[in-house]
Amino acid sequence: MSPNLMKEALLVPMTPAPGEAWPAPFTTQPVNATVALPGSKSLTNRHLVLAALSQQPSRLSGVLVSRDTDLMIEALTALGAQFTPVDNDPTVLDVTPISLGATTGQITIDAGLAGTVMRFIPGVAATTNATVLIDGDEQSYARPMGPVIDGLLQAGVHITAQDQEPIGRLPLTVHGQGSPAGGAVAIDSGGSSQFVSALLLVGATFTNGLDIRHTGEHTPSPEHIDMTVKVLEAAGVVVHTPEPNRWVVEPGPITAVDTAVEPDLSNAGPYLAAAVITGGAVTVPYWPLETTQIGDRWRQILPAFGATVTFDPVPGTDYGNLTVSGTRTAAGRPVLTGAGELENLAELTPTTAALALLADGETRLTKIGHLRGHETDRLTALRTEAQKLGVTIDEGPDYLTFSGGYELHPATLESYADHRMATFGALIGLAVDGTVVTDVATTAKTMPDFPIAWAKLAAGEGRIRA
Ligand SMILES: O=C(O)C1=C[C@@H](OP(=O)(O)O)[C@@H](O)[C@H](O)C1
Ligand SMILES: C=C(OP(=O)(O)O)C(=O)O
Repeated sequence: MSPNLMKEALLVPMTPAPGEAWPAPFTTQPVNATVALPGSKSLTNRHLVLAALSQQPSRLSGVLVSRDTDLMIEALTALGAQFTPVDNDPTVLDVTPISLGATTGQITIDAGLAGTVMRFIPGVAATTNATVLIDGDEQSYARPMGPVIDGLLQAGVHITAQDQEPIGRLPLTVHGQGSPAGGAVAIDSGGSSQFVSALLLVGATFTNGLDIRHTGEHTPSPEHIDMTVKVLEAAGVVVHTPEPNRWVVEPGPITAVDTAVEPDLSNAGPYLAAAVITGGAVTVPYWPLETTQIGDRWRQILPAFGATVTFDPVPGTDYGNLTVSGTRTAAGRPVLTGAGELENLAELTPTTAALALLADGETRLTKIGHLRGHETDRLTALRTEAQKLGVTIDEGPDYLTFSGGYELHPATLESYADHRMATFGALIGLAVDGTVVTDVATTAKTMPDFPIAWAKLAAGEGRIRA
């Protein structure tokens, strides 16, 4: 290799190995970039499930390639579906659906740490005639599963736990007996919207459909339930919502639809937040004009920290360019105000917490208690990592309060096998020189190229493929 090529090779950012400590890129310069995001995790995994349960083949494009979506593809393949990349492109898949009831035998499925896989797959397994063991990472055993199992039991599905344990966590075994009876089920979905989504997705394949009632007071991540209803309706499934917290899914065929998956607007968050933190500007292209993704809320959240958001629709399309610009003093110092109270931010919380730690004023994040059942207990994780940065934030049962105006010290920040805690660390590192993230490779859960894309952003590259 010539000396020049060798020098260039040394400058190409590498993805650290799992568990490898990562010195987070730091910059004093405003970032200015256009960042193209890969497909949405939540939409990809819903479309994969519906394509696998539908009656005809279909083609999905813009599919996210990541650990959570790979696990979903592997699970549905084990249950009898086929996914074939078109022209060797893993983001475009031809799907041959499961022949309902034809799958038999003993099957083992790895759900990893993916909420969508561990909650959505039991219902799909119930429609087969196979015995399906669903297991996951050790950390997945802490994530609540009870209401989705309970809902399926009420619908006539046979599910057992291992070793006489109470059924409420992974691992578990679904004893498929063809189409379950279905009917009326009542569950408390306060721990995760995915419990309702899981039942909604399979309801049409049950003999009597499903009449789902959420009995709890709080519905977390309601956008994700709306997303499920919308993708079902696009696949010809009839869903009635006769009253709040009740969804009636009529039995009937799921129609295959060729679908282009929207970019992941939740994962746009760290990049847009980087513009706010550095007083720069980041544009995300292909931002949908209309969407059920919770990440669309960045348009309200980031201005609460003092950013400006502009949206330029692309004529003749159903998308546009979303640009977030940070605010700077005349001397060029980035300015972040506190955001006041923001509620029900769900998966947007860790990124917003990074902004709150860097902001001048107070931010209160409320109605986020169920994040204790996410990849890790995110409330405790955020308080613990803030402590390492030298500040005390107030952690309540379902809220976090940041008084703002902190002086942060560099620290080694733990990732907790949580992609969003890793990106939280990267955001802090952009502003606090010397920050290290313990396991940035865990971002592969939904964004395998994050470490490289982030290094390019911090280095001032203008066009980035995230
Ligand atoms: O259905 C989905 O795709 C998701 C629902 C939400 O779960 P919760 O309701 O548990 O927050 C969200 O946080 C998660 O990242 C993805
Ligand atoms: C909670 C999340 O993921 P999961 O789909 O595993 O629940 C998340 O992505 O923030």
